[in-house]
Amino acid sequence: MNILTTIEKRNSGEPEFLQAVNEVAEYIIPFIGENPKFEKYKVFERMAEPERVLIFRVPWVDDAGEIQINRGYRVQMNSAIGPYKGGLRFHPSVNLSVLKFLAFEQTFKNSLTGLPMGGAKGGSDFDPKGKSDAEVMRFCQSFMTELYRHIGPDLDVPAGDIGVGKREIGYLFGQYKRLKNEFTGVLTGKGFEWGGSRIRPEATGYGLIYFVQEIFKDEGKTLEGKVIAISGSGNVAQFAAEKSIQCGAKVVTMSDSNGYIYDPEGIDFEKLAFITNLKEIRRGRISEYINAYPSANYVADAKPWAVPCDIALPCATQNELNETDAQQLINNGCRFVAEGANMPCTREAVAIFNKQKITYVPGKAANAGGVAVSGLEMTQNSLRYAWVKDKVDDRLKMIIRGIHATCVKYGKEADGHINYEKGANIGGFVKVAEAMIDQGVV
Ligand SMILES: NC(=O)C1=CN([C@@H]2O[C@H](COP(=O)(O)OP(=O)(O)OC[C@H]3O[C@@H](n4cnc5c(N)ncnc54)[C@H](OP(=O)(O)O)[C@@H]3O)[C@@H](O)[C@H]2O)C=CC1
Ligand SMILES: O=C(O)CCC(=O)C(=O)O
Repeated sequence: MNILTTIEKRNSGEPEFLQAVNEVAEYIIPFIGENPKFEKYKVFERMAEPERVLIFRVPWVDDAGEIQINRGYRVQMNSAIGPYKGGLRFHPSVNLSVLKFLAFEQTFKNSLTGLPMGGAKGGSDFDPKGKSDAEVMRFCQSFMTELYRHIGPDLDVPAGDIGVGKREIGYLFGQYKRLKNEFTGVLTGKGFEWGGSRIRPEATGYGLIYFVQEIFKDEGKTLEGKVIAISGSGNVAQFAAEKSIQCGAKVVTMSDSNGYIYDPEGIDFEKLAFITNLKEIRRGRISEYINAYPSANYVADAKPWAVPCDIALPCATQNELNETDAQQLINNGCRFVAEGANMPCTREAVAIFNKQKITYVPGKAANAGGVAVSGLEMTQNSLRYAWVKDKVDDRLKMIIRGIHATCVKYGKEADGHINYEKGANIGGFVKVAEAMIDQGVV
């Protein structure tokens, strides 16, 4: 039986996980063919099987005094190159398939950063939307009351993802500290006053734009005047927009799960501050943007990919850009797609980009800036020290340059086109695979 058939059989009913494995396999299986030692040690098969999966009950009491029950997860995928590392997602769509895909991708992404971090992901089907702060706190405390046994600064260091921001990290950290009676760097994305790293909130969005700049630099281009379509309006989208505006680009769209806004005049710093306040403080909907800025349009129940742009940055969620969207973007002049979200483009969409030689950068390379600065937060916590903003930002830029170079090394094709997907997958694989061989059959 071939490698993929075995993996597909073992994980049937997990479409997102199989999608992520298939994407990697497309490049890794031929690579293994040329490097038989990886086949002998069954490295890829082992990488596609989590080292450990934790599933637990999360009971909590809502403001009306009603008992609620959610399901909590932590997928500890691979610890070959360092402690497990990866975010927590709180969203009703969370299930084992989604978290296994995210943990699998995280292993490659963390390897690409060059920092000693294994791969993991976790979360719950809990929906923070519409909940009071007190409800979110009680949920987080209950979630950590089980999770704390399975994590630690040298074992597994979670962080944020969809639905988990500074507020949730604070409640989770507070409960961990109370249960363990120790103050350690067990989570990243912490507040600056209590062990968080400067630039971590910005890092994923900034890193995404630094990656685009690296590619543009090689092509003798800049972001000045480029029209950018962004999806999402959460952490990644907001800071991708901020850095784009700083670089002189024109950001024309942002979205949430109900629809998108199109502002042909461009979202400037003042408008972006409105969005940040709307999403982080008022926890409102993106549709409210047009009340403040009536010259913009709001399109309900749609994604922003029909809008003419030079660059598309999907920054919301998985599979949010399909083959129809891909073709529409190209027809409207878009020649560059970089993923701020994890696996936002379907396999069919990516096939269209590859066939038409559109520059496409997968999330595991393009959005690695977030976890990279999480790695720097771990370093600072170990040193019991806090670096200034510029120092962290410089290191982030350096790490992104390194990831770009790795992608070019493994992804350059005979005609000079760089296949960033190939480069990221092989580049991320090699380091983990070598470590697994060194460490024996475990
Ligand atoms: N935070 C980080 O450091 C990193 C995040 N990522 C990835 O980036 C993406 C965004 O994460 P982040 O910004 O942190 O999360 P946030 O929770 O801050 O924001 C998520 C955004 O995506 C939208 N969204 C979520 N689910 C859907 C959906 N099913 N359909 C349409 N829109 C949706 C949300 O809209 P609404 O409010 O309506 O739900 C919101 O605008 C995710 O794929 C995440 O895995 C990758 C690397 C690091
Ligand atoms: O900062 C981290 O540890 C994880 C970030 C994350 O979840 C991701 O890269 O998808």
